[in-house]
Amino acid sequence: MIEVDRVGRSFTVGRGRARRTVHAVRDLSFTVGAGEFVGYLGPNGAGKSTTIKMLTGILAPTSGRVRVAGLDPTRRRTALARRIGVVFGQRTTLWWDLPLKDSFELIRHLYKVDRADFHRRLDELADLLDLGGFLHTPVRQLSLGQRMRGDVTAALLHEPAVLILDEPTIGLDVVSKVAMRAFLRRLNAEHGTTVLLTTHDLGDIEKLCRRVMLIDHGRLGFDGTVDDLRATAPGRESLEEVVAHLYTA
Ligand SMILES: Nc1ncnc2c1ncn2[C@@H]1O[C@H](COP(=O)(O)OP(=O)(O)OP(=O)(O)O)[C@@H](O)[C@H]1O
Repeated sequence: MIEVDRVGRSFTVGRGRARRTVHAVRDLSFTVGAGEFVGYLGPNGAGKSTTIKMLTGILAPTSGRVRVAGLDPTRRRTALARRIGVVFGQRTTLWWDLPLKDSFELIRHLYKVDRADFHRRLDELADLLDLGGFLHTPVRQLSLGQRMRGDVTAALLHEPAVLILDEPTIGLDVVSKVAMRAFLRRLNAEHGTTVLLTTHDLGDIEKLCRRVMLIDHGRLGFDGTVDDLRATAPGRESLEEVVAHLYTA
């Protein structure tokens, strides 16, 4: 579903003598198969967002090859948008002044989702994510937890095969976090949706991911199961300590 083959992405920053090249991602290779639920970890500035931007066609790689659902994201961005869902926890894709339901209607038009399929899917998502109480509320009046549930719904209305989540539990209280995790686990188990999840919350990783990839300084530093990850630092009690050890190694 996701193929990343020797991918690099650099940026030129600064001017004149201060001009330099930042290698955000270097020689990165991995594949994610259909139905996998993979966590993508890394310290601040490691290259996670840059990777996600390349997977979704927002940024072109400087070198290497990316394929998502069989498509080149930068060349086939519109076709890809119909196959993938993306949630950026730190910002919304919803229309700020419109009631949530109207944002969903606009998305239905943009993605050309059949009306009956749309209503079936929205009913299912509204039920699972408990949207009933605020479907008619303007997005700007929603709490963060409500807005996040709205964004996740928006990303799934067209039933994408791949869901890419960039910090989907950031800022959520424990109740909302538990509910979001339960929903994502079910989505993956019942619909077979492939999920790539970026997070700084290791609870997300422990509760959801069978596989974890860790990126640091733009390179893949670890790729394995959560148990394999723990085994990299025996004797450390929490996953936080294990990961902190890897980040500073
Ligand atoms: N548009 C850009 N121009 C210049 N440098 C950039 C740009 N985007 C990212 N970078 C640099 O690339 C590196 C990787 O950034 P990226 O945003 O991918 O990290 P990240 O792992 O998502 O970090 P965080 O966890 O803090 O969100 C950083 O050094 C960052 O400053």
